[in-house]
Amino acid sequence: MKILLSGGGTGGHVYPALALMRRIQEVDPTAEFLYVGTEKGLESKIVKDYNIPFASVEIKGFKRSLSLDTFKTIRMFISSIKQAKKIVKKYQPDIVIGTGGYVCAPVVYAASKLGIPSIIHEQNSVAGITNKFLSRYVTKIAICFEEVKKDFAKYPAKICFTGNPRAQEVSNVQKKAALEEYNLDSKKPTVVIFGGSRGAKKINEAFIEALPMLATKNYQVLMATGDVHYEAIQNQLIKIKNDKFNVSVVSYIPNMPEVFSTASLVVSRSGATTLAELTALGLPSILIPSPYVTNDHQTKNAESLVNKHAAMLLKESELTGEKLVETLDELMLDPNKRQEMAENAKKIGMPDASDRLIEVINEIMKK
Ligand SMILES: CC(=O)N[C@H]1[C@@H](OP(=O)(O)OP(=O)(O)OC[C@H]2O[C@@H](n3ccc(=O)[nH]c3=O)[C@H](O)[C@@H]2O)O[C@H](CO)[C@@H](O)[C@@H]1O
Repeated sequence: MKILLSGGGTGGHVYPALALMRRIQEVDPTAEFLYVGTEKGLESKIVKDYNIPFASVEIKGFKRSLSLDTFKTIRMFISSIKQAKKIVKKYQPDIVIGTGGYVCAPVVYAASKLGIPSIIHEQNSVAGITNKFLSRYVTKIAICFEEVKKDFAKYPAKICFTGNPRAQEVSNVQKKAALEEYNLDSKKPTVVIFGGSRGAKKINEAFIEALPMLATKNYQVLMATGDVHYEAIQNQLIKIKNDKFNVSVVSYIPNMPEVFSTASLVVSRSGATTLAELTALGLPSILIPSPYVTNDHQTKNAESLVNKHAAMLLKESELTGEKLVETLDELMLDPNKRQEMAENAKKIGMPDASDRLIEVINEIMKK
C-alpha cells in the first residue's frame, strides 16, 4: 500500500502522522510512504529523522484581515494545488491522510479531485480552518474529541472517533533513564516544562523568574524553550546561573516519549497532541492554554482534562514566576494528589488510536 501523509506547521500536526506511519510499518512492513509538507514548517526538520521521502509545496496561511497580502496568498494557494496535483499524480498513492495545518489543504484537495480516497485527522476539540474546508472533499474525518462533531455536522457519516496516533506511540515506549543526557538524574522527581512544539514566550519568562526558587527544590526541572526563544533565554541564564541548579534548559526535546516516561509532572500549553500523550501515559499536568489560537481551542482542550480532575489549569494572564513555583509545589510536594490526577488522566487516554485509524484505512481500501 502507498500512503501519502501531509500535516505541518507545528509538531502537533506532524507527530500524529508519523506515529501512525510507524504503527503501519509494524503491521505492514511493505507499506510505502511519502510525506508532503512545506520547507518552512517544523515538518521539514522532524521528518528528516524518520527516513521517508519528503516533498514540499509552497503555501502560507491566510491572515485574518484583508490586505494586499491576501491576494498574494490566494495566488500561492492556487499554485500550491497545481504543485500538489503533480506530486500526487507522480506518487500514485492508494490513500492520502492529512493531519492538519494549512499545507494539508492543497494536498488533500488535489487528491480528492484526482479521485484518491482521503482521511483528515482533527486533533482538537474545535476544528481547524483547513480541516473544515477539507471535510467536504474527504472520504473520512477522524476525530479525538466528541465536542468537535458539531464542526463537521454536515457530514455525520464521515466521522469516526479514533483518538490521536501519538497516544499509542507514547504508551508503547519502554520506560528508560532518559534524563542523563540532559545532565539530570532519572531517579529524581522531575518536572518537564515546555510551551508546545515551538515554545511560549510567557512560559519562558515565568520560568526565568522562577529559576532562583526552583534551584532550591528537591525536585528537578527540564525546560524546553522552543528554538526561536533559546538564545534570549541563554543570555538571561548566564546572568543568574550558579552551580547548584538542578535545572536543565534546552531548545527542544527530540525524544519526548522517553522523557515523558520518567517525568513526574508536566507543565505545558494544551495543544491537542500533547494532551493525547499525557492522557495515554497517565501523566499529571499543569496546563497553560495559549490565548492566541483560533476560537480559544486550547482552553477547550484543557477543560476536557480539568473537568475530569486529570490536570490543573493555569491561565496565562495569571502566570508569574511565583505562581508557577506555587502551583508546582502544590503538586510536587503532594504525591497522592499527583497520583489521583494521573489515574484520572489515564482513564481518558486512547492507547489504541493508531489501530483504530488503521481500521478506518482498511475499511476504505476494501471498498
Ligand atoms: C499555536 C498553535 O497553533 N498550536 C497548535 C499546535 O500546537 P503544537 O504544535 O504546540 O501542538 P501540541 O502541543 O499538540 O504538540 C506538540 C508536540 O510536540 C512535541 N514536543 C514539544 C516540545 C518539545 O521540545 N519536543 C517535542 O517533541 C510534544 O510532545 C507533542 O507531540 O497544534 C496542536 C494540535 O493540532 C493544537 O492543539 C495547538 O493549538
